[in-house]
Amino acid sequence: MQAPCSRSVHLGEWQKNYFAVASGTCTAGQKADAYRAQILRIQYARAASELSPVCAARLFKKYAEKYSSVMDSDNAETGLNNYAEDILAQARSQQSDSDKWKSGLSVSHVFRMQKVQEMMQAGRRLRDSELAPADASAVIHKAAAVSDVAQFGVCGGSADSDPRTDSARGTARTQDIPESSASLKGPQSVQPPPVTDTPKMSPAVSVPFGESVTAKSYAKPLFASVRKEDDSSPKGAGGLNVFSSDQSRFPLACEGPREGTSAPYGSGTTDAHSAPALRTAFGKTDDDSPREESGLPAFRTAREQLWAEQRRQQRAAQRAPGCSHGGVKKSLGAGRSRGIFGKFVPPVPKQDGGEQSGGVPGRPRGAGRAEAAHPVDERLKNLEPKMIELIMSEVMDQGPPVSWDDIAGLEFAKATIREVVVWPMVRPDIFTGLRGPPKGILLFGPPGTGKTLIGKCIASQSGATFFCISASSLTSKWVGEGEKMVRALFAVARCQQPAVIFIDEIDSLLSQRGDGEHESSRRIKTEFLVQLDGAATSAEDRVLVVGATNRPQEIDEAARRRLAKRLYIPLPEAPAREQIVTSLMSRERCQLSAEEVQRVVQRSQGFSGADMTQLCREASLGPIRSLQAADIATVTPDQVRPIAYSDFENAFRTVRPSVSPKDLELYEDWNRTFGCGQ
Ligand SMILES: Nc1ncnc2c1ncn2[C@@H]1O[C@H](COP(=O)(O)OP(=O)(O)OP(=O)(O)O)[C@@H](O)[C@H]1O
Ligand SMILES: [Mg+2]
Repeated sequence: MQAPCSRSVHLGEWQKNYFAVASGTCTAGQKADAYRAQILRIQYARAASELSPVCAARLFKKYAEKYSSVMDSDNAETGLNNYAEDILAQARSQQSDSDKWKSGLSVSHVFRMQKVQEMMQAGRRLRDSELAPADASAVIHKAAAVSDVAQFGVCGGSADSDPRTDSARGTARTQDIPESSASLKGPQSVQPPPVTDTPKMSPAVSVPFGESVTAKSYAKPLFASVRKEDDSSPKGAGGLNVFSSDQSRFPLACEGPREGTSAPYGSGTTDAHSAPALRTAFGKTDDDSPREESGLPAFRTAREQLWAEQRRQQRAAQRAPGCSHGGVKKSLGAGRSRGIFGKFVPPVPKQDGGEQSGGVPGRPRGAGRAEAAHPVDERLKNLEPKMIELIMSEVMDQGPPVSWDDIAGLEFAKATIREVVVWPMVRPDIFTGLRGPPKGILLFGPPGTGKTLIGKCIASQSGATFFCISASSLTSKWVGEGEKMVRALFAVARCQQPAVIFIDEIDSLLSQRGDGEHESSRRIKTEFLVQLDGAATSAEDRVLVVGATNRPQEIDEAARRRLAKRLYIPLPEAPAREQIVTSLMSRERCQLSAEEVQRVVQRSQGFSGADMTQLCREASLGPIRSLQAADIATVTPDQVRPIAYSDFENAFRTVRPSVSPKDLELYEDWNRTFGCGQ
């Protein structure tokens, strides 16, 4: 009886929220709150099994996008991705109880404040006394760059009239600039501050100036010689997040200062894009404002301060190339998704590409960097930055390269993997439709047979971005965060396509559902199945999941279905064992004859690859053991005798196969039932 009741309560709230948002009377802050509440409800409903995972994932995606669109929009009316506006928007959103409530933060109040008056006067005084002609462009630059501030009439010390009357007055300002520039009118105009004392006004002003407010403002001739200028100005159309490997140079790219106008960047309104144009027009070629450097105590708005701060950090970052962190976060709200790009660490793919190790030439290892220079995928917006950093630092593969030849035997598995992993990554245009690769592969077999080794080999050879995670670390290391981690993992992988997610010990992640199952592992499993199912993955996404397990029987049937290609990785046959022994012994001083190697191979029937490695290790210790204890301290390496067959005989006494025939039977049974082998 209770379930329908709680459901109806949810429904009521849901509907209320829906109508509130749809009514069009909501402020951006209220909308964000409403969407956040919807997202929470979806999660609760999913946890309470009131919604199917697929449906919940769809709804989640939908509302997360809506939420992000409010949080990330720099439109002062509909978004919250602005600074001072943000505060006002948030303050306004608090007045839902009473529409008559007015925020104390009004423009006139601010200017009446004694401190503000004093600072403005100080700024004016200093400007009058210290402003050298050469600084004029800097003033222009600064004022233009913070043209939003003009709304409040505080203009970096350049305001020489009452800011309240001067604010955002294009007409008053254009009187002070040349005819050509004054042709800019209305919202399209960039309004430079008063520059009557500017001694030399470049005649070239008119051309770039006129263009500076249009999309052409990025035309090469205009900016070619002043690249640095751009660096200090915000970029990124629509205020959306720009994820750049060189992000530190664009600290405001994702959260750049937003203008008082509601129009987005690039729309031609007075915005920070016009700042470079202005600076160029006035002949300024240095991105550092001399004022800022000289430490003039001019009044600075929070935004100016932030901008200056970020430029300082950006310079520091350029000085220290190792530092990969981007600019400062500007977000005001806690846990806002948009903050992540301020902290995002561009993934640095492995330097040793597959080609070097004889692999298939796939996507160059450095491709991630190039991708990173493009605007970041929307799909990362809702993830916690910490998670993304974790994935980048801990989950992305960093290991040494492994080639196919390093894996002894397993010819069928290797051929299949090449077919379903490597080639589709290299030639996605051929592997389409029915030939499309499976989304999931399961490598199963006895312990120590090379499943993890295959994973490493895929990492080196496929040319894909490789994410390697152990399922047990998902369930233990990120307790309570596991499902978020799974979601983040898949989202990052989708942004780094083609990608392979290798999950070792996948059984502990996807074990059969049971009564005693812990809630958190159930959530991880559900999230994983949702991701695997492609609810959040489009058909074109080239993200492959490779799971490895030595307990395939424990895998949940739903998961089993999703890991469509199930490959048995058996114990090594005689030729494979021979290859392991020969390969390991070739790196040591060894005097085994071919015949003795064959004898070792015969005696090691039933050994796994790991057992063979252990056997060789043990045998290699034989020559050392034959030395007197006293000699060990003094003997030189070439005085140690070579490994002989007798050492293997001794080793066989202590190293035994780790897989019992009974266990082997279970694997073979499972392979016959569910495997995709021959
Ligand atoms: N086919 C093989 N060729 C060469 N070496 C192998 C092979 N199989 C196993 N080995 C050796 O055994 C070690 C362990 O192998 P690996 O970790 O891949 O086993 P696994 O199948 O993942 O085992 P588990 O199921 O216990 O995780 C490898 O580092 C390698 O030295
Ligand atoms: Mg393993």
